Amino acid sequence: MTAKSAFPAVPQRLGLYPVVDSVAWIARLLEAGVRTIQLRIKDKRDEEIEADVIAAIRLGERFEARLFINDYWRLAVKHRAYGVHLGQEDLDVADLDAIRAAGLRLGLSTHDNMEMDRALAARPSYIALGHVFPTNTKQMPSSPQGLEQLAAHIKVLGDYPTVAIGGISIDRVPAVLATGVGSVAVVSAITQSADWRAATAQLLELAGAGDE
Ligand SMILES: Cc1ncc(COP(=O)(O)OP(=O)(O)O)c(N)n1
Ligand SMILES: Cc1ncsc1CCOP(=O)(O)O
Ligand SMILES: [Mg+2]
Repeated sequence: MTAKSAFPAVPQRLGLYPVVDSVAWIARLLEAGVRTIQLRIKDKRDEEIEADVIAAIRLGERFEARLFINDYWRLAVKHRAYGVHLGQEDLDVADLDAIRAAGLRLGLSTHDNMEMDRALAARPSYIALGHVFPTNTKQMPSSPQGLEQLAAHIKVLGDYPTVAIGGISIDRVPAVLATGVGSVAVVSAITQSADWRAATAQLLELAGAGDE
């Protein structure tokens, strides 16, 4: 896949990509060396999370990290986040032109071929593919795509920046990376770990912090 993104580029390898629900997590993971990260707070009004979005963006800037805001694209644009992550339903309502005009990177979720085609038409900065394995973190309407399907999708996408998500535990990371995907996004592998520092260090060792 050689089509260039219509949004600012991200490195082809985003490396370890924790997806977390608080500024406290953003701060401790950036301190620990993470350089690609997402603030994912669900089901709040913009006014309720604006201060958190601002604080997360500031931290991202301070650590020269790639900080994506999930869902809340208006706040991300208003406060100039590094990027926004959107799902397929978000595509129905989000103003992609406004996100592009503000110079933000865009990541889009996909779960199958049809969604990949729809996402590619928007020419985002990266494509996320999931869920790879069963996950307890989010209720998913579809079945896990598994490693074979993930590898097939990565092959089609060629050098397009890609992110795998869903049920990725530390022991599964080598097999996920073997598909050629540029990044592994994780929630519970870090936030539900008995020792998040050790888990993060191990994940960084395996997946890296992403290309400069
Ligand atoms: C890196 C990454 N990939 C996928 C998702 C899921 O986004 P979405 O489908 O919009 O679902 P919600 O996260 O909004 O529940 C993600 N957040 N990050
Ligand atoms: C937000 C999201 N989107 C697809 S799977 C998922 C949750 C991933 O969480 P975990 O890494 O704990 O399986
Ligand atoms: Mg979403």
